[in-house]
Amino acid sequence: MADKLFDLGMIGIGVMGKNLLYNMADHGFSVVGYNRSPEKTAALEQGATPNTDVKGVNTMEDLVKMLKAPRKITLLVPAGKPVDDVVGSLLPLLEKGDIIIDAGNSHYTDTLRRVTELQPKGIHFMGMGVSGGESGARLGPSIMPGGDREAYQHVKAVLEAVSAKVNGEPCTAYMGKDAAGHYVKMVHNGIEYAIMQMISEIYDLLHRGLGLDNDELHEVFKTWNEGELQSFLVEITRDIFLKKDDKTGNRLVDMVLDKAGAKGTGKWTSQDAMDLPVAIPSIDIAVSLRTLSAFKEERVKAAAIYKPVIEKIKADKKQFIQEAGEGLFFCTIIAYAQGLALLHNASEELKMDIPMQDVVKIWRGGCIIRSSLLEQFYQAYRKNPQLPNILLDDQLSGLVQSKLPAIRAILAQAIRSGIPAAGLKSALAYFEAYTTERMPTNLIQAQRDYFGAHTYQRIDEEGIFHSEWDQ
Ligand SMILES: NC(=O)C1=CN([C@@H]2O[C@H](COP(=O)(O)OP(=O)(O)OC[C@H]3O[C@@H](n4cnc5c(N)ncnc54)[C@H](OP(=O)(O)O)[C@@H]3O)[C@@H](O)[C@H]2O)C=CC1
Ligand SMILES: O=C(CO)[C@H](O)[C@H](O)COP(=O)(O)O
Repeated sequence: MADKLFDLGMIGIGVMGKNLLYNMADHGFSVVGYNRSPEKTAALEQGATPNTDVKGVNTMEDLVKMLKAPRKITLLVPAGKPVDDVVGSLLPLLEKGDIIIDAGNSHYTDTLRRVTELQPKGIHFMGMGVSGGESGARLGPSIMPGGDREAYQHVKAVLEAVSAKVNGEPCTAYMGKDAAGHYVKMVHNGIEYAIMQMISEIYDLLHRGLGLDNDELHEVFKTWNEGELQSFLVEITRDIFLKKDDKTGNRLVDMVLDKAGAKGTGKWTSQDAMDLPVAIPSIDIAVSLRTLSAFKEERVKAAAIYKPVIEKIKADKKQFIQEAGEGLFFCTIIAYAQGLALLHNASEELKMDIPMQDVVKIWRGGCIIRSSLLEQFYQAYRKNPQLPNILLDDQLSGLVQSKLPAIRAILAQAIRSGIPAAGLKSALAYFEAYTTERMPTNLIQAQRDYFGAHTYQRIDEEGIFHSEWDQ
């Protein structure tokens, strides 16, 4: 038995693990950390705030021995096999009642499997989403724990202490049963993909279309971040335009290759939405366009063949910037609407009991998709926790309606100029389809019945019908 017992354990001292560990220590918890490569563990104690209680160890055995029972061990290692490997190594060292918290971006089905495998062994396994990146983890992230209620009670106080705060309230809450924590984080990232795609397209319109340089773009995003568009992603975009490249003296953003990476959470959101099914076209298109961006060599060849001409936008500059801001605001609401509709439906289908008002409440601070809009969504779900889509909320509908002329105006310009804007277009198209009482899908049903006898329903009579369409 070790002399002194620590409150919490952390496995994986990378970007997120190290920062969350220091954050825990800053809030008065004693934390012991282990990483498979010992250099990180060796540097751990030195990097901690003076007089906080941090210890680095070189084996999982030592980590387990040094923890108070029930042991509370957070994992921040890459999703997939690394989580299974770490759990496999930990398991023989643990005792009944101990708690493993996977705080990485694991696929929710992996979390479900792990919960089921560990339950009979008496080990609590919780899936927990963490958002806020490096600085969020250090200073206060949004934390999305789910699963085992009993285990949650043991870690609730820690999570509330280390999370971001909005109006004095912690940006963490219990997200629901089973793998709900990881499901909510997955959808958070799907929304993140959509909004990032939309911002990049607005940048394209303002830069290639309207001809704004980086200083002007900085000013535009600065102004936007002081108004209704206030959000973490607009804020960091504002700053990106000013960053100089040490190597060339150019703005760094201009030196970055246009191939977007992706670790999987956006794709999983789309895959799961397709399976349910729930329509989230703006997230789908954002995933697809990151994929298309990686086909750089092919795109260069296509550009050489088709020689696309980008026509300069010949609108009043001030008015276009105003419309671009309002258009982005409209599309951002639609991105949230799609992601939240997915969460609402998935919660019912997978019986996760996700509290929607708590989801948007804890996204108000700390996370990558925090924005002033979240307060309005919170009020909408407080009025009706079962709201299937935020576009059905009275208050929000007025706001959305007021931005329609702007999004239409900028997309008309995008089409004239030859600027793709697929994410922005998808948001308008989703809105227009969602608010259409009679879609043209009657024709699709007629075609399906024509070629495959798939049957159809009628508008004037109950039942299932089939017709011989060619007679
Ligand atoms: N970075 C971010 O902004 C965010 C990341 N996440 C998620 O958090 C998790 C961790 O990400 P992040 O901290 O960025 O990643 P890092 O790569 O910075 O850190 C990962 C850590 O896991 C360790 N590790 C890797 N593979 C294994 C393995 N097979 N067995 C044991 N340890 C292993 C690494 O050790 P070693 O030093 O030996 O390689 C490293 O210390 C991921 O699931 C990620 O998706 C969630 C929110 C935000
Ligand atoms: O979870 C995160 C932010 O919320 C991570 O930063 C994640 O890696 C982002 O996804 P991707 O790498 O696919 O862009």
